[in-house]
Amino acid sequence: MRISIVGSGYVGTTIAACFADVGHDVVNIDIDEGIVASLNDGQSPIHEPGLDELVAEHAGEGLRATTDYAAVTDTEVTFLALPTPAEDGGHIDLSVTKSGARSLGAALGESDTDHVVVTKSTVVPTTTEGTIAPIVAEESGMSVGDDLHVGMNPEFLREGSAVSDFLGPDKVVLGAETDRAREALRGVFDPLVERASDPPVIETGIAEAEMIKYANNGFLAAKISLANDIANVCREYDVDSEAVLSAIGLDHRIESEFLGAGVGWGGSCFPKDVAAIIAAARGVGYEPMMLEAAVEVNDRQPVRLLDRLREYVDPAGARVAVLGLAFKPGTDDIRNSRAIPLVEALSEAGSDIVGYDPVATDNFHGRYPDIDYADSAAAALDGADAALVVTDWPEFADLNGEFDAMATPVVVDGRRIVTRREGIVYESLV
Ligand SMILES: NC(=O)C1=CN([C@@H]2O[C@H](COP(=O)(O)OP(=O)(O)OC[C@H]3O[C@@H](n4cnc5c(N)ncnc54)[C@H](O)[C@@H]3O)[C@@H](O)[C@H]2O)C=CC1
Ligand SMILES: O=C(O)[C@H]1O[C@H](OP(=O)(O)OP(=O)(O)OC[C@H]2O[C@@H](n3ccc(=O)[nH]c3=O)[C@H](O)[C@@H]2O)[C@H](O)[C@@H](O)[C@@H]1O
Repeated sequence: MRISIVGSGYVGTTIAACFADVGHDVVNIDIDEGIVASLNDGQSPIHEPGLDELVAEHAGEGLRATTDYAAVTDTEVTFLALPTPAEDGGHIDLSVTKSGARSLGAALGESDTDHVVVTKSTVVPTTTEGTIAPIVAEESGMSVGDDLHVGMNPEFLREGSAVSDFLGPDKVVLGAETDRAREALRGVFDPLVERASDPPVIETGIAEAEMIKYANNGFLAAKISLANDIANVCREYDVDSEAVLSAIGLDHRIESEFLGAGVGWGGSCFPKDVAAIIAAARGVGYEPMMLEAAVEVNDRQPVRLLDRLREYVDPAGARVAVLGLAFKPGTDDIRNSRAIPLVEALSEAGSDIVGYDPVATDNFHGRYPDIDYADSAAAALDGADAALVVTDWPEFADLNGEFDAMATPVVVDGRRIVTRREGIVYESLV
């Protein structure tokens, strides 16, 4: 099928390259000329395992990019993969989505064939039908349900494994209200579903599809927070939380993934999506207490980590090594990294901070230019009065003799990744 994808960031680029790989003819539309040039040169504008190879293979053939929305008129279906950040107060900020919908509508107005517009972005229930569809219809002069059809297809890929998550999904959710939109979505996903050995395909309504995405992220974030709550109780009783959580994870009703207790969840999606659905729920008169508690527990974990530190070292004037700046291992993304509240609190307390991350240092430096950075964990630990472990990079599990160069070998581990050993004062958050 001929497909256009508006927005070529993490999601847009990944799905464009993967759709091309399953045999579709894909065009990516982005306002960023650098991104467009990079894609047309066969280079992925973002770093994801396997993506460079797919873009290199399909660029110029099944995959091309442009800044010109007119390209949508050569396609049957358009996916909107535009950012939906949180405003102050948590509400979803739809300004970019609305602007993309206006440009899309204006371009479709020049076409005399019908078109299917699918929301790929994470949006609160009713956004697709209540906000996006009316804008596209008004700008194009088309009529919803007649020559303009809309759908919603939430995305569940994770950064760091975007390609394999997209090509091997646990489920595919197709939200539509008309046969035309449902058939178009089936046509897009059939080859992928076949290649992925038939994962469940959920055909549902548009608002249900929108809500499934928030329910998915909200549940996972709350699951981690519940694991953290339980681990905090364990710690007060001097009970090994890892033994407890791995045991409960064996119950198939609980499942072991996303029970990793520690300094909490960050990233570009859990924080903004949980905030957005809380704000949306309040807007319709419901107080979502479990989701609010999930945020509260998450916000408290970095504070608890600093409390542990203070048991051994006064942060004022102390040299503190912060090991791990990315929001999770395997990425250079620092958005809502747990290192952010920690570095801010340490700065306020007057610490002399040295940060280290295998790949995210440049990004962190862009935001916090005034702290020191080291190019290895060993260099960060050299002369430090304490170390905080914030991201579970596998290389931190191998640290050993490097602790001997610390001024005082106090290690406060927010991810339970460092091995306890003689000669260091080891404190685990959970
Ligand atoms: N990043 C992730 O892992 C996941 C993200 N999502 C959701 O997908 C959506 C997109 O997220 P990302 O891909 O991470 O965003 P992103 O910020 O990486 O990419 C957005 C792209 O849109 C482009 N853009 C901005 N305004 C535009 C316009 N008017 N016309 C055309 N292009 C425009 C930007 O230049 C950028 O390349 C969000 O709703 C997000 O919540 C869903 C699942 C996973
Ligand atoms: O909507 C999105 O954008 C995506 O958000 C998450 O993906 P991502 O943010 O890339 O990363 P995750 O691997 O889910 O990790 C999120 C945060 O939770 C933390 N985490 C994860 C697992 C765990 O057991 N414990 C824990 O603290 C990680 O360190 C990280 O800070 C979801 O896992 C994806 O399904 C979803 O599509």
